[in-house]
Amino acid sequence: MKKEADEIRKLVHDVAELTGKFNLQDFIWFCKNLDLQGFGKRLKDNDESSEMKLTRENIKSFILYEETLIYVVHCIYLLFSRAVELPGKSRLVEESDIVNLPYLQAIVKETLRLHPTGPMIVRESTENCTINGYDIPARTRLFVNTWAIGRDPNHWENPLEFRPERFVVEDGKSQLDVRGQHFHLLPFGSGRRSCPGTSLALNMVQATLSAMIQCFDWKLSGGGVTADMEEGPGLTLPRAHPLICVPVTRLNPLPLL
Ligand code: HEM
Repeated sequence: MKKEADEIRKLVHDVAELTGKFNLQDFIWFCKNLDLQGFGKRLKDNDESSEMKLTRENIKSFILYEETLIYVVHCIYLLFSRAVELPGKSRLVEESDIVNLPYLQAIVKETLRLHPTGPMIVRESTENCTINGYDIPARTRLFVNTWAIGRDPNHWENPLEFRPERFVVEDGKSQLDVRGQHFHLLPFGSGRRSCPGTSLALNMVQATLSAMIQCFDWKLSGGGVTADMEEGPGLTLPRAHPLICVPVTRLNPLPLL
């Protein structure tokens, strides 16, 4: 069981890493049939060594694992620098409570701004067009760098600082949305091809994160207070160094509401 889990984890990780690589074959026509960087071979090797029967549980993990979990881990990293105080009476948080937790929603948005797990969106023009004065011929592949957009100093004050407060406005509700309507925050893309898993991912991350904060006091292994935020390569921008932290059970769960 452990061996299978490790194989699946490695497979998902390798596929995310390889699909995020710059592949000469995709861009230089005469390299089309050459596997100069060996990416094709690596994918093929994975394919051949991974003949396994997938269960319903495996498929659920595939769907939810990579991006959503990487994102939860980013949130936890960032929370090490922040005390989360949420007022109210004592009971375990439920999914329906999230709407009344503006600071939690703000943490989630701020994490997506700084560390979008899909840092590049790709589009191909169907016809010649001009955008912002740039002439774009038909069938040109365009990359939208959502990672850089989230850190653009023209839109964000002190863009490199983790400040969830920027998403909390006076009435306690955050106005800036992450669903593709505000073009300086596009972690789930925009338009017809935007992420269909947005609601599921947000619900899961917020519910998981609130339960993790409410029930455990998280300590960094080794006793440090700040985590290394360096990002690693790959389509889903994982951490460069794994997060090793220790959950300490709270005797009385933190009041969230
Ligand atoms: C934090 C979690 C997630 C993030 C940040 C994320 C982000 C993205 C981004 C940026 C895109 C490209 C959008 C575009 O091109 O405009 C995308 C596409 C997609 N996502 Fe997600 N995603 C997440 C979770 C999920 C989950 C949980 C699912 C499935 C249950 C999912 C399914 C998909 C699919 C199927 C597409 C391709 C849509 C298409 O090409 O039409 N995503 N996602």
